[in-house]
Amino acid sequence: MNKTVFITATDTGVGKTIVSAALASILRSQGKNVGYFKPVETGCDPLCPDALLLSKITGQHYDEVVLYRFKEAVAPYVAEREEGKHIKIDLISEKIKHLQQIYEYLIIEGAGGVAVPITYHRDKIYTYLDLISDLDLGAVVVSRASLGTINHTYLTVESMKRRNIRIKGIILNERSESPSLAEQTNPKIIEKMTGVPVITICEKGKIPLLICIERLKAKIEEIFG
Ligand SMILES: Nc1ncnc2c1ncn2[C@@H]1O[C@H](COP(=O)(O)OP(=O)(O)OP(=O)(O)O)[C@@H](O)[C@H]1O
Ligand SMILES: C[C@H](N)[C@H](N)CCCCCC(=O)O
Ligand SMILES: [Mg+2]
Repeated sequence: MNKTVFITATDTGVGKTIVSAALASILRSQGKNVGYFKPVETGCDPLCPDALLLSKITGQHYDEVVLYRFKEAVAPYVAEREEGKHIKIDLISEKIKHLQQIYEYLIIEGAGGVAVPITYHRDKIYTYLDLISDLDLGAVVVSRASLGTINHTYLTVESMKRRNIRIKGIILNERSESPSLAEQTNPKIIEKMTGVPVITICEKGKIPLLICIERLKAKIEEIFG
């Protein structure tokens, strides 16, 4: 039985790739058969940084981990129009179903946040919310740990709940070494307001990230279950 998780975030640059890399490393170190997939990556000049990093971790071929690649660092829908290459949602779905058959664990990463437009599909602008909901995927939300995150996290979670998306939890990322008052109090307030558990808090920096990976080890089943 395949276990898939969709990694989304409150914004671009929040830490989806770092969290995907952490999960893939944990599963690889446990000898698990894990795959990663980024349906669309923009900002590939010429290579796609997320796909490159994750293909190195999982051992997958670069071509398998990213389906649509664009040079401009913009939303997929903007990139496809600029670069004249149409994104086919049916092909993304087929590819995901195929990867679910060959990997025991599958990590799928979005681009930016949930309302980012992917393409024009079936008479509307199709977003990551549509993709996660149509494929009935469970999701993890990566949020900033810092001031401003209550609003971003709440709005992200609300929009996912409206689509009946199963939210496995929230990961608060890049907390400061000496956490501010906001960083100290955000986790509890976010849990209270959203009703979604904070899976873990990752601090900023290389060594703190390794510690975060250690903590995530105990949460693998919660994330993929
Ligand atoms: N806890 C952390 N400590 C140090 N650096 C971090 C941490 N988390 C993320 N970063 C760095 O912040 C940057 C943005 O993170 P990341 O690439 O994971 O974001 P993303 O959500 O995947 O963005 P995108 O929407 O472009 O895919 C990267 O350079 C990453 O290495
Ligand atoms: C290029 C970048 N790293 C992301 N993958 C693309 C993020 C698009 C965000 C669009 C938006 O929310 O305004
Ligand atoms: Mg990324």
